[in-house]
Amino acid sequence: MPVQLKCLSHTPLRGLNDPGAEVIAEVDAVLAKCRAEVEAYDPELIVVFAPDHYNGLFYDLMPPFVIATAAESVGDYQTKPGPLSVPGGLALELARHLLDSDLDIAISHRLQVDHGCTQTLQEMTGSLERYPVIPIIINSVAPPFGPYRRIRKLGQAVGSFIARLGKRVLILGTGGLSHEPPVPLLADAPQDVADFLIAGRNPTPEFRAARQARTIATGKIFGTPQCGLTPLNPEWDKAFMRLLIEGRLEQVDAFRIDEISKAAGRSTHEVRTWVAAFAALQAVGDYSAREDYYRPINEWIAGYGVVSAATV
Ligand SMILES: O=C(O)/C=C/c1cccc(O)c1O
Ligand SMILES: [Fe+2]
Repeated sequence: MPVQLKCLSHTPLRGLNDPGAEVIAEVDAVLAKCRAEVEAYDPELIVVFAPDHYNGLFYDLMPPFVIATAAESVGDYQTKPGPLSVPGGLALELARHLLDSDLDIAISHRLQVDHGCTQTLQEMTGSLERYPVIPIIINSVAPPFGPYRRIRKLGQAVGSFIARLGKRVLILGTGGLSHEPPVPLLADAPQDVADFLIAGRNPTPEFRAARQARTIATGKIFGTPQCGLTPLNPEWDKAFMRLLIEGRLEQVDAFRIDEISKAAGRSTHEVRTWVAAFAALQAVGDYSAREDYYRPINEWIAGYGVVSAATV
């Protein structure tokens, strides 16, 4: 039973601060093709590796990774609110398998997920509930982060679980590539920002609107001298995609967190979801992979890439 994979950037600025019409058309075409492939594959299960951006997970208890047995979209930016179809029993079995594999995964029986999970799920399936989906959130935005080798191990263990299911499983990785949106850091944050980062669940609509307006305003100047954030790094993105496509996954063990933040932006660590997704696929079997798309898109604050793969 072949297992399929799609890894792609997400950006909540899609539809809110768009690049030119030709770029929109290119991306729409790539996403439509991927969506049609998912439809044809008709997955019996989706496992989505995703980050969170201080919508479901906060510093009052920040796990390196967490598996959800039930999940609800907060509906941030333009994503749909509401429940995901999480098969709770199977998610718990996977959690047990991960613990048995020496991975100290956290478990949530009521996880709030944000655009980092839901945008890609919507783009690839058209909804939040079309297919059974197990979300695995990997901390990629709230430092400190564990080493990339741990993410590879997490992916491998998820893959060994998927392999024995004998089902049509679609593995998704969502986030990255190079980018640094205006997400605050806890270190040196003023008290009100620290309070939000520590326990800012269920913000008021006004608070959420102000946050989103800040991101849109940054999108309008991103990549110009007016913007102090780390610019996109297409060379880094291309090398990373090549590494995954060529199956050289063990090389991520040498990735240095601080070097990546400096070279490609602090939120580039969302590629941890791609690492886990590819490690899971590789644990199922040999794979072949292709680059569907890449373009650095300042308006979206995203090194925007799409990669597909399947076991052979
Ligand atoms: O969390 C936010 O408010 C913004 C997140 C963001 C912005 C741009 C690109 C991304 O991948 C993001 O997650
Ligand atoms: Fe993100």
